[in-house]
Amino acid sequence: MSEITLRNITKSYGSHLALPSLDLDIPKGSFVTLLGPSGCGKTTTLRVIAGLEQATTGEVVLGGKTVYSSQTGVFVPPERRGLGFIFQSYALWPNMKVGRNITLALSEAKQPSHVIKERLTEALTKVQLTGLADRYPSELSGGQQQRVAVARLIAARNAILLMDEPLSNLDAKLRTEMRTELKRLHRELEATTVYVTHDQVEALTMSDIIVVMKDGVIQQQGSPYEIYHDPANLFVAEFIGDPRINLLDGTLSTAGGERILRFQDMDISLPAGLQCSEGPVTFAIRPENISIVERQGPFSLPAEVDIVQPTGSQTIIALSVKGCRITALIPRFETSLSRKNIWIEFPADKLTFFDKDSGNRFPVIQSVVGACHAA
Ligand SMILES: Nc1ncnc2c1ncn2[C@@H]1O[C@H](COP(=O)(O)OP(=O)(O)OP(=O)(O)O)[C@@H](O)[C@H]1O
Repeated sequence: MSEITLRNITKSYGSHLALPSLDLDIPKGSFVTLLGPSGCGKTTTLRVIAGLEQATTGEVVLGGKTVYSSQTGVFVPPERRGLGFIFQSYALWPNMKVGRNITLALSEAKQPSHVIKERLTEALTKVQLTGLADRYPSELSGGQQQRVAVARLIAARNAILLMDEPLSNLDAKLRTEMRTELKRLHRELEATTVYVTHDQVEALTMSDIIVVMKDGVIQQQGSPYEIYHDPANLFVAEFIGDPRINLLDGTLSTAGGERILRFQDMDISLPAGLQCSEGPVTFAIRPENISIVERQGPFSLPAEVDIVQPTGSQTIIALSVKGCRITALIPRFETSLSRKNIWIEFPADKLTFFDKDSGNRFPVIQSVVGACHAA
């Protein structure tokens, strides 16, 4: 069941059309991330859901209740939409102690004092800030302030949580910790969560559904697996994945009923079912699907190692294959390859194909694993 529905939402700022026409259904209890580059309309979408921004046209339905309709003139203000927020700046009241920051909304909603006390204790325990209720925000670290903002959400128990880049002010280590915390919070509260980020790692690690946006338009909506492994177009393929996916040029032909991809001096026999006509094509392969072999085999391409970057458990290797730059990612700490001539191999069933003009991915109707043949 959809907890948040956006129908034909448009949003203009003067002559700038930030959202040309957005339709989105967010299932109850899900963790949905709006992901995309700066200026693609993520925050605008979140603010339209919250009511902090009024859409130019369209309809917003939260929990079955219309909170905005340009047709009927309905506009429910943010404070009456039953939402919890966390923003980049945690928006804590500097003049109020931690406990008061967490319980302010509850006292304003005239909750009985024993309920307020219980919720405060529970929230402080969950974010591991027990004993700090009497401090002012300025007496806390950035990470602790972040936890106070999370505690405020826990105490309020809203059915819908909206988060706009809540981790972007934290250092890398704390950000990783807080990702785990927010995911745990979502599991415990079972609140429908809409999370805005331009950080693909946050999106991939935390979400049930990722919505990739560009220029106010949804490019793809799907599970992290679908977004990573079955990108709908070149934009999504390039935006997701670090190191970036390899985009290469080849030529497709058919021989004896078989689809053949010509790349450099190699003919690659493709799995059956690729819905793509003959001729030049852009194809993609993720760096981790490229293997490095030290001896030439029947299905290998000669490559020159350019730069080797070990990251700990993995190593990023920049290669050149006849002047064509390719990145490989191997699952070990590797330093011995510098400036060597090696061979690379990649499996045909890990390739994805894109229309050179539209950038859209060509579908594969059935999946039969192909093989590579040296020309
Ligand atoms: N108040 C405003 N007045 C004018 N233009 C605005 C306003 N708010 C946003 N915009 C424009 O609308 C577009 C979408 O902005 P939005 O903030 O939603 O993008 P975003 O994807 O959240 O970006 P970021 O990741 O940088 O926060 C941008 O082109 C932005 O410049």
